[in-house]
Amino acid sequence: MAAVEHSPLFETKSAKGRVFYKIFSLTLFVGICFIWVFRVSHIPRESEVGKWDTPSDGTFSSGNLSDKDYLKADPGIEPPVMVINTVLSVMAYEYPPDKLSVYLSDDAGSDITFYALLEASIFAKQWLPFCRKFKVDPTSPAAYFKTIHSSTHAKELVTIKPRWVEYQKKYTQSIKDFHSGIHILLEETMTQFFNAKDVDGNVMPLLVYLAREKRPQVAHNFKAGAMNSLIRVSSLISNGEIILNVDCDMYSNNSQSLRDALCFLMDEDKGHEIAYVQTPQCFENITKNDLYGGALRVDYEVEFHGMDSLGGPLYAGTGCFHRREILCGRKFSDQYKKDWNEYKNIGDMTEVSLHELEEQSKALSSCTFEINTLWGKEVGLLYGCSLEDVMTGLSIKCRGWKSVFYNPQRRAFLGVAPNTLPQTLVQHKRWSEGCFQILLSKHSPAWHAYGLISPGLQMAYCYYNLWAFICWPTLYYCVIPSLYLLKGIPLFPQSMVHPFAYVILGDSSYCMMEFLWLKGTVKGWWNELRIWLYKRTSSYLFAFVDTILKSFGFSESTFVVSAKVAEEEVSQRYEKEIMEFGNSSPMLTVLATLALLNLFCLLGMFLKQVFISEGGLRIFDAMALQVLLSGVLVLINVPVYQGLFLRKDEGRLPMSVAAKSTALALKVAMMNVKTMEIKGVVYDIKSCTFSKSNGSGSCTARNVKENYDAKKVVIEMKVALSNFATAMVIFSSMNAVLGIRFVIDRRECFSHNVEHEADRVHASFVVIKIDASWQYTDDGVDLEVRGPAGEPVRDFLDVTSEIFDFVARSTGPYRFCFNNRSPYHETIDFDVHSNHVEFSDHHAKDGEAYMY
Ligand SMILES: O=c1ccn([C@@H]2O[C@H](COP(=O)(O)OP(=O)(O)O[C@H]3O[C@H](CO)[C@@H](O)[C@H](O)[C@H]3O)[C@@H](O)[C@H]2O)c(=O)[nH]1
Ligand SMILES: [Mn+2]
Repeated sequence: MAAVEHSPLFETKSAKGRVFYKIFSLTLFVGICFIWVFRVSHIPRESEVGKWDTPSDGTFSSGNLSDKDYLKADPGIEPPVMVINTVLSVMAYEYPPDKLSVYLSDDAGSDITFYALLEASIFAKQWLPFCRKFKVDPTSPAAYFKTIHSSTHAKELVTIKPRWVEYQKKYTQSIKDFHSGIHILLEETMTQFFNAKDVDGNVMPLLVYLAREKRPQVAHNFKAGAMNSLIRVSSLISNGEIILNVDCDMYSNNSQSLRDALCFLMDEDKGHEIAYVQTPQCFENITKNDLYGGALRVDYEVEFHGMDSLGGPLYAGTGCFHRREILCGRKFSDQYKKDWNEYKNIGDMTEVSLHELEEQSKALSSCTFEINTLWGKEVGLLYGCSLEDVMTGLSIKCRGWKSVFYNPQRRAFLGVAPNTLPQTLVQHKRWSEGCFQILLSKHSPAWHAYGLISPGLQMAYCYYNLWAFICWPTLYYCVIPSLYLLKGIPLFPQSMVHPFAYVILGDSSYCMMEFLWLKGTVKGWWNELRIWLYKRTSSYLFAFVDTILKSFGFSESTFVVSAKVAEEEVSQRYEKEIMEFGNSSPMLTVLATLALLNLFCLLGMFLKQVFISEGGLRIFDAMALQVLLSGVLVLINVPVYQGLFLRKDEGRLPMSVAAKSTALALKVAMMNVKTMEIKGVVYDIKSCTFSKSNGSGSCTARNVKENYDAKKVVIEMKVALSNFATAMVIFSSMNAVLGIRFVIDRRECFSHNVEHEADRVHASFVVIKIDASWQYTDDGVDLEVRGPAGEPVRDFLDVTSEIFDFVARSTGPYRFCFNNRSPYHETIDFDVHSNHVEFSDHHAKDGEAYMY
């Protein structure tokens, strides 16, 4: 190998089209800045301003070294046969078997997994030679037999396949009692285990089963705890330099990938800087149009490559090759060079009494071993975060190391992605919660990592860390524009149509193109857009709230293990790409409520336009973007409406969710009408104080034209902060819309200054009879609206509420005078504001001008 050692073992190439990326992201950024100017207090929906450099990596030749594979399993939801496939697939790597050890961690231990592994070790004696002989790939028996024709290697297949089928049948049974302790296997007679041979007489990789001790009172730290137990136990037994960690729901799909990964770590020039090599997480059960966006296409095909050029990708928890020492806390030093010839020869250890080894290993894997040690704090995978992998990877980077993303043509590993909506949402909740915890932790990429990793990488980490936070802007855009649409208030100022449209349309068409480049389908993109929305409005929202609760000590960390088995019917629906709801989790209620709210607002707006408004469908002129946004939201939610009202199968949304969400959505939509009435701009209000903390303020109003006595009007805005929708309405109102409530005796006038010709003026009022419930009146008021020259614009007689708008034919103050006919004082909520419309044409009609 001497000649190979001094030539590079891998090269890094720059991606094509980076100039395009940069220009495009720059223009988007400028667009966003425009929006910011108007929406200072809101974070835009898409803070992603672009992609980074996108290099791609390729290896040249293979290394050769002692190393080992780790797997973990949880009995119950993770069926033994799946685990065994993982084990067998990595045992069959094209690699010297005497330098390979495979460890399986089983939380608390289960008899069935143990015996499944024991028998699998016997099956392996035939399977490994078979794989070697026919260069089998994938080396997971289940995956291989699924793809193979019975005519291929017919002779050998006749003996090996039925054994596998029988094995599979036996272990697809129910789980029995627990079993704990550590067992080192590979031979029925365990004493011979170090020298286990396959049917051809070749040495086999060492196989170790670790039942991790779990006690109710002792924190077992979920997957990070399992990994740390494995690190300790393996250091005692084989102590390989490289640790590969694979989740039990994945299998090796590329028997070369181990050698390739070593190329990065063994490279003479750069290898010593690299702490880990991450492969993408790919899945075998993704349907054609990827209903739940599980393929994580853009993440792995674009974003991770980009991070590669900034110091390396995240540690994604599976399919990752680590250096043992670095995982155990070693700091970076330039001098770090590894003597790759120095490794523990497992064969040498046969003299060690097996019993002794078992006893020592038991101590290392006991749940009390870590008490008062640095495990989980500085050594091994870090504890206390539901995304132990990302956090650990970040801390490695902060210690000065780099990482590499390796994305081979033939997928290195294939796994199982969640195949129902609730599972997808739960997984994303765990991820976004973990990401947010990292942001708030002492490893925060926002501040702790400053100076330790490159600013670009800091930004890249923050992009993930802020996932949970993104729920707020997303919820804002899902709720407020639709509510305002129902009310008839344009939210996107007309002058803003261009930057808004550019950012929204530019970003979504870019995302679609990117998705298609990555071999996705248009329907797949649409599905991903839906999941994008659902994650942000449910998983991220719950993650945000939970993280805050946890940081105040109100709730405990959990790790909800993703389910890996699905009922037959559920799988069938998944194949047909029918969305699976199937339970009544609060997350689904939130999704259904938002879906219905959008539907009600859009329908309400249409009905109002068609039947109530005199202007017909002219709302589309002023509120095109809002109508579009609501329309897209309604279209995207079609599967939810079907799940709520049309489907009969088990995967539909339960009745309870339908009832709750309908009631909630109706309430918010109705409440909107009332709260909106309270707010709105009264432009001639000269001085206003507005307290953001309690939502109340006072304004002094003066009628410009008629020099009325300055009149104090107190705005009472009772903000039900507990009510999300109200709170959001208030937030959104702060910069643009203020309302006025006043008490009228006989006559009260207000004026509103119109600055541009052809501006559309929106006004509404409602007569409220607060504190007067004992004195029944249903008297209305009269309202006369006059233009700047005193010309009549509108007249209403004896009405209790009204919403109307008109196009101003000239600039100047418009007057709104209320006359009270009843003998009592009346309380009136009134709002008026105008929108500037460009390129409009007007036709006079009854004192009112219409556009177009
Ligand atoms: O208490 C636990 C919890 C989990 N696991 C194992 O951890 C792995 C990952 O769990 P899974 O439920 O499959 O989670 P996913 O959401 O699929 O995992 C993704 O997200 C995790 C972090 O949240 C990463 O660690 C994983 O590598 C990544 O695949 C599985 O092999 C489990 O057996 C344990 O051993 N003990
Ligand atoms: Mn998983």
